[in-house]
Amino acid sequence: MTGPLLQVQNLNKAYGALKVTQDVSLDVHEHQIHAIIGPNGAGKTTLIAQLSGQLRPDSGRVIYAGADITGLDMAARVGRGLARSFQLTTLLPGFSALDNVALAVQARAGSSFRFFRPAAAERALNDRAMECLEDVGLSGRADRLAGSLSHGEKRQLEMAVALATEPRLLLLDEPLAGTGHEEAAELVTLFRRLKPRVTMMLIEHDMDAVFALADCVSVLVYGQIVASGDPASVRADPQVRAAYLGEEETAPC
Ligand SMILES: Nc1ncnc2c1ncn2[C@@H]1O[C@H](COP(=O)(O)OP(=O)(O)OP(=O)(O)O)[C@@H](O)[C@H]1O
Repeated sequence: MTGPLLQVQNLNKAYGALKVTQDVSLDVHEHQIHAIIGPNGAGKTTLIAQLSGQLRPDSGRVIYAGADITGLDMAARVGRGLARSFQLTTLLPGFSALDNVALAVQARAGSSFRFFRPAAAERALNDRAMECLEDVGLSGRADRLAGSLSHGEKRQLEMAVALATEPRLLLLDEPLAGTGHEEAAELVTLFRRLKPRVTMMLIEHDMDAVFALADCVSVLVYGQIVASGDPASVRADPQVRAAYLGEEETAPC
């Protein structure tokens, strides 16, 4: 495939009179990290929800891997490799880290493990889950209850759960929220390491992380893309500085 992995075309969504997505068009290219930034309430989460299939747009199209997926629900999109990272609340705190990932492996695999005897199926599931934990640097915590992990480790576990769905494009909504400096740096390293395998679209308020990670940055203000391009050009855009980055010193969000 030579074109963009994801093409968002003229997307619109309103809640009554409030237009939260206004004629949004953007492309996400394979093996890149595309960040969406913008002030609180700009419509970033609503946009991601429309891309994941959680929310239907009022109009416009979502083209993924060359196919129009606008009408597909979330499960069908996950089946095609377009997944939204799970929120902390979807981790099962009373289950081990390994079990949390194994459940996602099983959900992704559907009936593919039916040819195994039960014990072998469980081993195959756990082996695949362990690979995902290794991918995110959490294999040493496999037996720990998810609820007992640190905040940063829970974020890593979310990523392992997301990876278990074998995504080609991962939608990440504020993955660094609530993390400390060191945890954030570890997650930034993890995203950079995963980039050759998984394309990512990232909503993030941590501007250091955004400008360290992103190949492309789109700026959303009142539901509209006001700038899109490489980080240096977006950072230098006067409209962006006025609408968003300039606010940072006085009103971080
Ligand atoms: N279900 C809903 N019904 C009505 N209004 C909504 C609904 N969901 C979101 N909104 C409004 O839509 C606007 C965009 O919200 P959204 O959460 O997408 O913004 P955001 O850019 O992700 O904000 P933040 O950075 O604070 O997370 C906000 O004004 C919000 O109050």
